[in-house]
Amino acid sequence: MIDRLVNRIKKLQAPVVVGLDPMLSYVPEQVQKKAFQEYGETLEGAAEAVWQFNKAIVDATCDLIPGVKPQAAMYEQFGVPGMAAFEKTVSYCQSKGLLVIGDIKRGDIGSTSAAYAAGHLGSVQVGSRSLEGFHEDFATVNPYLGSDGIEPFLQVCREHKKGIFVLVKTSNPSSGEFQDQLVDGRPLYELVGEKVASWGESFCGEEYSYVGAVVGATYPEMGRVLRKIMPKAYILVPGYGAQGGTAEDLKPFFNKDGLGAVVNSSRGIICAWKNEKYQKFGPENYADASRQAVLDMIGDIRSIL
Ligand SMILES: O=C(O)c1cc(=O)[nH]c(=O)n1[C@@H]1O[C@H](COP(=O)(O)O)[C@@H](O)[C@H]1O
Repeated sequence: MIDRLVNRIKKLQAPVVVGLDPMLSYVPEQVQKKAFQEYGETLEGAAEAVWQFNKAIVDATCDLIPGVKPQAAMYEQFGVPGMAAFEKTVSYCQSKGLLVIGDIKRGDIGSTSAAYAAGHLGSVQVGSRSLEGFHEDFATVNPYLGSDGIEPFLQVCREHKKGIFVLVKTSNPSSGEFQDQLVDGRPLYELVGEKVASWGESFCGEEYSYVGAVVGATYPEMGRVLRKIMPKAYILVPGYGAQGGTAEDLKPFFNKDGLGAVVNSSRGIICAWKNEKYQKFGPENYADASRQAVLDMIGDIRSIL
């Protein structure tokens, strides 16, 4: 999968994923209204609204981008119908040729991680049949339970040719509270970065490892150090746009050849129709506003590569 992702990034010259993170308040009123007419003001109605919202944005942007990153929490908030909308979104994106990074941030004791890995990246045995649950191409994982929480993901990635992005240094303001703590004089995120490099060593595609990392655009200097510590890891970089990360901040995450990082934007793209800059599109053309925001993001990133 990492090879497919890298090849699509190269082909489209667009190291970008769109974060499909729909809150109901991001969905224009006409879309909500239609869904509620059909399903009522219910969780089913909300899930239908976010699914229709996603679908239009995917249709409007899929020729420009290598992949998407749906955040599971945004769907879980709508309960069982929400998770059905999550799966429907994953399937639809894959049918359009997009790579899907399931932003699930899971990780647990080994036996529980094995179930997460099977459900999201692998398959479960049901009698004589091997069945897939959410079937994303990649998943984000939390390494803070240690290696035995990661191993089951590595195993499933090996068997099913999938990939993971391990949280190394997150974009949020308080990420330093634990992640920057010094251990033998070195910040914890650097030690996690070294682990990511070693987990990925025996696990490489053509140029990059199936084990990638998540490092926030809001910490470019740390990104520079981590880029060196994990030479084979693709870095998923959230924090551009809505969280304040700029194109200039993204520079240290990329290698000289313009590869090595893929940048996520969620609200910056899916809420573009609410942004003054894209006001001319109006709520009815929200997907066109998203397309323009993607084009602007790609142009912005190309300008620093
Ligand atoms: O794993 C992630 O994707 C992630 C890690 C991180 O450090 N920071 C971060 O913002 N994210 C996710 O990236 C997305 C950022 O959304 P926007 O700030 O709206 O672009 C959300 O889905 C976050 O959950």
